Amino acid sequence: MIEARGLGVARGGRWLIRDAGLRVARGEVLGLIGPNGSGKTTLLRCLYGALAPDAGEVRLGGADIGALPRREIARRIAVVPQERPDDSGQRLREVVALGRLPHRGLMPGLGAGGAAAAQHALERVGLGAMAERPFASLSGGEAQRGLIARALCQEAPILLLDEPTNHLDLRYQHEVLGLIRSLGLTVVIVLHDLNLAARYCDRLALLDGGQVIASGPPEAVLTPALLEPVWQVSVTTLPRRDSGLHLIFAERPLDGQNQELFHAHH
Ligand SMILES: Nc1ncnc2c1ncn2[C@@H]1O[C@H](COP(=O)(O)OP(=O)(O)OP(=O)(O)O)[C@@H](O)[C@H]1O
Repeated sequence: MIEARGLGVARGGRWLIRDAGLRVARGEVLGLIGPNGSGKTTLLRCLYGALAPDAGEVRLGGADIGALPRREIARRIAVVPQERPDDSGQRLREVVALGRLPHRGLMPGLGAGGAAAAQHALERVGLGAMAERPFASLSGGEAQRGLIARALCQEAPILLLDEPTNHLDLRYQHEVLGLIRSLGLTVVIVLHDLNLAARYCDRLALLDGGQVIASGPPEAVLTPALLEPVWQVSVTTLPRRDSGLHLIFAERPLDGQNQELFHAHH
C-alpha cells in the first residue's frame, strides 16, 4: 500500500538516507527503529511527501507520491509529527478539527459532522473533557494525545507517527499504542523504546547510518547480534509470558546483577 524503493536523501554532500527500501502492507503496523541521527524522521518525511528524495521514489497505492496533489495525500495519510504546532491561541477542539481539512469542500465552516468527529477523536485518546482548553495550556503528554486525535479525525487509511510516546506516561504509552493497533490502519511508527516496538509492531525496520540494515518480525530484528553493534550496549532477550519478547539493556557485557535478573525470570 505504501512503498519506498531505493530512497536517497543527500544534504551537504552526505547521504542522510541511502538506498532505503520498505514496504508496508494494508493493515500492518511497521516500526521504524534506530539510534539518534540514523534517518528515521528523514525517511518518514519522504513517506508522506514532505521531503522529495534525491534518489528513488515513494509509491502510494501504486502512484508516485511526488506526482500526487497535497490534498489527495492528506486524504490518504495522516501524520503525527514530532514537533508541536505553532501556537495560534486555538482551543484543543479547533486543533483536532483541523484534521477534517482534507474532507472539507470549498465552503468554510466545520459543520456538525466535523465537530462530532473531533469530539469522538478526543474521547478516544482520553481528552474528551478538555476540548475547550487552549492548546498551549496542555501538558506535553496531553498535547501529544491531542495531535494523535487530530490524525484520527482525519480518517485516513494510513497513519504515520514520529515518536508518539515521547511525552506519554506509562499508562498512556500502552493505551495510545494499543489504540493505534486496534484501528486496523496501515501504520508506520518511529519508536525509541524497543520493548514497545516488540509489543505493538507487526514488523520492524532497523535503520543505521541512513540505511535499512534489517527488517522483519520483531523476533528476527530484536536480536543481540543486530542491536549490540548499533547501540553499543549489551542486550539480553527474554521470552514474555504472553508470547513475544522483552529486552534488557546494560552498559557493559552482562554483570552479576543482570545475570541475577535474567535468572529470576526463568
Ligand atoms: N537539512 C539537513 N541538513 C543537514 N543534515 C540534516 C538535515 N536534516 C537532518 N540532517 C541530519 O540527518 C541525520 C538524520 O536525521 P533524522 O532526524 O532523520 O534522524 P532520526 O533517526 O530521526 O534521529 P532522532 O532519533 O535523533 O530523532 C542526522 O545526522 C541529522 O543531523
